[in-house]
Amino acid sequence: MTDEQVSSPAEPLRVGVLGARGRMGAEVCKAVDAASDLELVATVDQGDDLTAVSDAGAQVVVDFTTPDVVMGNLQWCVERGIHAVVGTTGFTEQRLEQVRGWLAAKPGVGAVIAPNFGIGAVLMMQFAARAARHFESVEIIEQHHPRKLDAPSGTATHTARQIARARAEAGLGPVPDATKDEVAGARGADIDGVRVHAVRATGLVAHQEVLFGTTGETLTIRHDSYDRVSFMPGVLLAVRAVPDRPGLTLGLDPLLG
Ligand SMILES: NC(=O)C1=CN([C@@H]2O[C@H](COP(=O)(O)OP(=O)(O)OC[C@H]3O[C@@H](n4cnc5c(N)ncnc54)[C@H](O)[C@@H]3O)[C@@H](O)[C@H]2O)C=CC1
Ligand SMILES: O=C(O)C1=N[C@H](C(=O)O)C[C@H](O)C1
Repeated sequence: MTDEQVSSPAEPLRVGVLGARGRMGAEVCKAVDAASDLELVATVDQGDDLTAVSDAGAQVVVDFTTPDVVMGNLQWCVERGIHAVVGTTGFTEQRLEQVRGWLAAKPGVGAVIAPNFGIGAVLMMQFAARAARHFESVEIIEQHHPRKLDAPSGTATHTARQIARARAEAGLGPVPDATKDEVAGARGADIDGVRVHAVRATGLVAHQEVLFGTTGETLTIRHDSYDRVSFMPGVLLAVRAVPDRPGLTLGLDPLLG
């Protein structure tokens, strides 16, 4: 074997981006373009033909679109043997079951679906789940830019479910709350017994606070994404990992080690 053969780099992984003209999609295109081990081969947005992805031989697709189109996109990719990295929100347990079904019919194909690709946000959710068993009270306050289509955020929903599971495992009862809503919504949404408040304001990007309380003390765990570049290390991590992870990977946690 010659020196040239030893040092020749592997072929770049071919990546397609769905929602490419959106806030996140545009950032993903830049990040993929800048990575020497990845090649941006297809960019698709509303009105474009998805076949651009298969025609270009994309091996991995990244989807940052909307909750109403993401399932169709994902099914289309999986059926064609294209791995998927999905940041789009709206994944209920029922939707995840559907995705597991598509993947089971296509062994070897992988999908990573994560409510938040920010490393700090993933840690915030882990820390919150860890703290949950020690506090009788908990509320989540998520804050986003006003062009966000959904509320509460996928991150807040995921955090609430994780906290609820940790509380149940620890044998904690309902969060104490004697308040009667004088105005509907005043106490926020109830997700598995955890109150979630959604704030929308110009100037914000993506922020979340988890407020815990017990006798004589509170604990606040907060994460802030000030710029969408904050999501890119997590997205690229998932893009590189997904070809070796057949089936469904939920959240970034298993990839972080
Ligand atoms: N998991 C994570 O870390 C993050 C997730 N998100 C989620 O990602 C999604 C997108 O967020 P943004 O980029 O802020 O929204 P956006 O509205 O800026 O972008 C969505 C894009 O999808 C396009 N689109 C709509 N239908 C399409 C279709 N059928 N095929 C291809 N493209 C289509 C739209 O034209 C738009 O350009 C949301 O669900 C948001 O909550 C956002 C930030 C981080
Ligand atoms: O729409 C957004 O901006 C974001 N969406 C995701 C969510 O709903 O949790 C992730 C992050 O909060 C930004």
